[in-house]
Amino acid sequence: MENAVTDATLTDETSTGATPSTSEPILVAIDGPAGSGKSSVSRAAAEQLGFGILDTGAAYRALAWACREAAVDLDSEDAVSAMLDGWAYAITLRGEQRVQVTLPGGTEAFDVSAVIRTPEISGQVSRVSKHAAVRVRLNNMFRDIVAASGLPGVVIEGRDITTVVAPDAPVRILMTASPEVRAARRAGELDGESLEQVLADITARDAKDAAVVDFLNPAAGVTLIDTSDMNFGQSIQAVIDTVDKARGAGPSNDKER
Ligand SMILES: Nc1ncnc2c1ncn2[C@@H]1O[C@H](COP(=O)(O)OP(=O)(O)OP(=O)(O)O)[C@@H](O)[C@H]1O
Ligand SMILES: Nc1ccn([C@@H]2O[C@H](COP(=O)(O)O)[C@@H](O)[C@H]2O)c(=O)n1
Repeated sequence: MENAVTDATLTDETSTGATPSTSEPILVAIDGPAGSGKSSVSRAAAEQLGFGILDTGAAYRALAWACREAAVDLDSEDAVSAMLDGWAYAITLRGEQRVQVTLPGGTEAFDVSAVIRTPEISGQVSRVSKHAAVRVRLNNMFRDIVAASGLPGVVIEGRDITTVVAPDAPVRILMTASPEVRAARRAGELDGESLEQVLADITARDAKDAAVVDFLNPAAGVTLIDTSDMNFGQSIQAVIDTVDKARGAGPSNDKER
C-alpha cells in the first residue's frame, strides 16, 4: 500500500497540540456491531482521555468507495487487494474526522469523509471486508498508523480490534446494544429511512460481517458494555471507567468474562 498517511498530511486541526510521544501509545480497543455507538462514544471518550481515535471502519468504507470509483469488482479478493497496492489513504486521529483517498495512478486526494457514510457504501462495504487478504493488509496499516501517531494513547474501534488487531491492548471493550435500540439511534440520523428499513439494513450488514469476525460475543478478558439502557453520557462514562479500572483507579460498572 502506497503512503498510508495520517494526521501529518491533513492540516492543522489534526495536530496533537502536544510534544509527540516517542513511546508506543496506550491502546483502548473497542469492537461492536453496526450502530452500537462505537464511533461516537469512542470519539468522545478519546477526547476526554487526551487520546487519538482510529475509526477502522472508515478504511473499509473508503476502500469500497475507491473500488466503486475505479470499477473494481468488490467480490474479487485479487482486484480489491490490487487497489491497496495503488491507492493512498489518510485519516485524522484528532479533531473532526477527515478521510482522504487518492486513486491508483491519480494525483488528486479526494475528501471522502461524507460519501463513505452514505447507505450506498454501508450496503456494499461488507463485500470488501470479507476478503482475508484485504483484512491482513488493512490490519497492518492500522498498526502502522497507531505506531506512527506520536500520541500518548489511541482509542481504536472496529469489529476485530480486541481479537485480531490489538489482542494485547490493556483495555478491550465490546460495545453493544439491542438491534432495535441501534436502529432507532441510526434512524434518527438518516433522513428518509424508515426505522424498519434501518433495522433491516443493520441486521443484514451484521450478519454478513459476523460471518467473517465475531463481534457479538466478548472474547476472554474483554469488557462488555451494553448501552441499550444508557444515554450517550453514561456510555462515555462506562468507557472511561473501564480505562480507569485498567489503570488501577476509579469505579467500574462493567461485566467481565
Ligand atoms: N448511548 C447512546 N445513547 C444515545 N444515542 C447514542 C448512544 N450511543 C450512540 N448513540 C448515537 O447512535 C448513533 C450511532 O452511533 P455510532 O455511529 O457511534 O455507531 P457505530 O457503532 O459507530 O456505527 P457503525 O458501525 O454503523 O459506524 C449516533 O447517532 C450516536 O450519536
Ligand atoms: N475492524 C473492522 C471495521 C470495519 N469493518 C467493516 O467495515 C464496515 C464499516 O464499519 P463501521 O464501523 O463504519 O460500521 C463494517 O460493516 C465491516 O464490514 C470490519 O470488517 N472490521
